[in-house]
Amino acid sequence: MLHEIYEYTKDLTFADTRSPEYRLQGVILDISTFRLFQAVRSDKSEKKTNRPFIKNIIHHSGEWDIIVHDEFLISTVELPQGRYSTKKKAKTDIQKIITDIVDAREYQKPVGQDGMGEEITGSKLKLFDVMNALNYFKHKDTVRMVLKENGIKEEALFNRILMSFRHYIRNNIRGLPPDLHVLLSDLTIHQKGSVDGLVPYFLNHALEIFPHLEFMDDLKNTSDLSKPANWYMAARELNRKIIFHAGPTNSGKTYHALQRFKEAERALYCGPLRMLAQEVYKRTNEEGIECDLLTGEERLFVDPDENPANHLSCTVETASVYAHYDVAVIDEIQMIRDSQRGSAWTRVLLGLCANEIHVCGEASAIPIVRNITETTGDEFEIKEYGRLTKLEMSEKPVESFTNIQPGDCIVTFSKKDIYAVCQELEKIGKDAAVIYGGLPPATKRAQAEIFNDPDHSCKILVATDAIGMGLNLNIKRIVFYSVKKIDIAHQEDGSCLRRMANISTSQALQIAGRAGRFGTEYEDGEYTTFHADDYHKLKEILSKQVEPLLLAGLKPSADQVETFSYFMGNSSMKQVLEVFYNITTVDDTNYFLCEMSNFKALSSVIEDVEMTLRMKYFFCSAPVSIKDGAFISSIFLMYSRRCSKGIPTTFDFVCQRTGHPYKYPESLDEQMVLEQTYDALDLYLWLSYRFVDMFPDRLEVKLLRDELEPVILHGIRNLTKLFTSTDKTDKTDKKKSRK
Ligand SMILES: Nc1ncnc2c1ncn2[C@@H]1O[C@H](COP(=O)(O)OP(=O)(O)OP(=O)(O)O)[C@@H](O)[C@H]1O
Ligand SMILES: [Mg+2]
Repeated sequence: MLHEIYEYTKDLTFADTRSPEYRLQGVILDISTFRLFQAVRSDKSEKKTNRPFIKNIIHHSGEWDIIVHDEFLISTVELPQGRYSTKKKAKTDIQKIITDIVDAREYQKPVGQDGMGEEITGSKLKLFDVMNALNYFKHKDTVRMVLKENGIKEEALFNRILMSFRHYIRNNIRGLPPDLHVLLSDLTIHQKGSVDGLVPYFLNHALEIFPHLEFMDDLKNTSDLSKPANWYMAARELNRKIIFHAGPTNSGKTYHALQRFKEAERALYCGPLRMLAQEVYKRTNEEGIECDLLTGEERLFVDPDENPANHLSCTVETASVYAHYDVAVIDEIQMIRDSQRGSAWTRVLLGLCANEIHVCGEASAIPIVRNITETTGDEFEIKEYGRLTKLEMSEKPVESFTNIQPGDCIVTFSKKDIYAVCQELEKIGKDAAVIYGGLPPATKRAQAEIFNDPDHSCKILVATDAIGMGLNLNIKRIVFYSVKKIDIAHQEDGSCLRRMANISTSQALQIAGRAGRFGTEYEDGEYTTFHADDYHKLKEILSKQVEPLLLAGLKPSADQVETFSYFMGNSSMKQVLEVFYNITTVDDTNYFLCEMSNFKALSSVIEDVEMTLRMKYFFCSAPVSIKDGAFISSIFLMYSRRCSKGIPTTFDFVCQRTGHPYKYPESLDEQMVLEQTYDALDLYLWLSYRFVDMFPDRLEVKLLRDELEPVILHGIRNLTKLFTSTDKTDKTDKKKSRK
């Protein structure tokens, strides 16, 4: 297997982030540890360096992650799904896994027995002899046999318990319980009895320090995720019909599903993004059909008394699996394979109580949806669509910003590139609208409207792949500024996982498909690359077939984690999840376990906050990403601390902590903080629906958020100025530090 990984990793290219002008070529020197790489600089100096790149290689859900030292970026290798599953090993070794992960509890010595044993027997124990007896105990076959029968099978586990047992006896030689004192004095002073008599004491000690040993079967049963279809009994009682609307981008999949949504008496739309849920909400109401909106942060009712309308547009995560609908739409179903959010699509696919479920997405997701419907017994039908408008690759790459034309959307995969592109465009007097993931939905919408407005002078869009799903924009041509995507994830151990990989065929198709949308100004779309050397790479990426999706994401529910944690004794959320993930049983012909890396990172932030595990689970499910910055992490911690102590977080407190009144940003850093402030206000709203008393000022905070949106938009419209002022400050700082 090592050789296979070697084959996939040997040609990776790395970038030294401290000096990005250099490219480094990595060569694995020692494939048994993967720790040593040789890097050759491909700049003019051609110097060699032997700095080790790799901290660790871990694998999960059938893929390998290569964790590098912080200063490097690295490509991720996508090995074929499911080939390197760890599950088999985990299943056979539950006890070892738990014991490796869980810390032993401190043994609580029974009180008030000091000296009683000596009084009864009239003799003092000699430490040396007692330790010898324990050595004999350690090596005696019958002892080991009885312990195995009692569940202590693992050598490592036995040794850890023995170490603690010895430690306890050594430190309490004068104060052991009388019966144990009698037994040890018989063994060591009177040379009678057998060390086998120590077994019950040893077992008691084991259960004290590893309480989970008593519940091995329960742990195994509660971590069993092998039949997720059975979690949703209400849905199983219905005769559901699943209609899969399959086709390329811009083929009218969502349009047709929404036709049924609108016709139905009671209907639900589940979208992948807040923006899309809002768009459906808006359009449905505009057509005279009353429709409510539900997202994690927002609940809008058409009825002023908040009686629910018959139509609801929501984000996938917020959809109810209890309410009954005639028709439900699940959009962008290919997201079911997403390593972080996939489980949300699996949940609605398995659990929605609707007679007719319209599933829209790439044809590549047909196999997994079909397979899942076989396990649920639902009826399954496919409707296929062709693209409504023409979409072609341009004959050549763009190469120069002067060749950028009205209707172009330049797609980058990093904010850094967004700034760089905007600056270049400004130099030649071209105004651009900007959209990236971290922006508030309203800001994204405002930017999209500016770009879509035929009367506005801004005719160019610079965006990250945040525009990749479902949006209808007036794009004539998509220009890929790069075909590699950098992804930075923070691991629970605090290390940084940096990945740089070619975008997948599916991603490239989704993005390219934004050009030439039906019903927009430019019906015939084009796509190309900016850089000449990416042109053929993109061609190659798009020439590949999208691999069929065979696995759907799965995640344990709060109930499952809570029950599981009960059997784990006083373990931390991190340990509970780690053990759960290692011993869980999943039907790996249809499912994989989602990563929950953000969840775990959030749980590390609030590890020391005292709250019930269920509360922690809820907090950690919050849609905030702490990789976005320290400010949002500290707010997250502050909200959770106050909530755990029962202190309400008020509007005034939020104003004070978020620096209200908000000022227009003067640098990129200030812009970033404003974006994180927006996330902090969003988080407040999200929490306010669950902990009403602890976050009581929802309406006021919502107004605060509305106030912040134009401030962020102002920053975005002046991005180049911010970039220039940040650049100047950096240079002045550098000059000062040189002096
Ligand atoms: N039959 C139709 N009549 C009128 N408008 C249509 C029709 N089909 C699609 N459209 C419009 O064309 C645009 C693209 O359709 P839609 O969003 O449904 O495509 P899609 O296949 O879901 O694309 P994506 O994969 O990007 O989500 C939308 O603005 C939609 O309203
Ligand atoms: Mg769609």
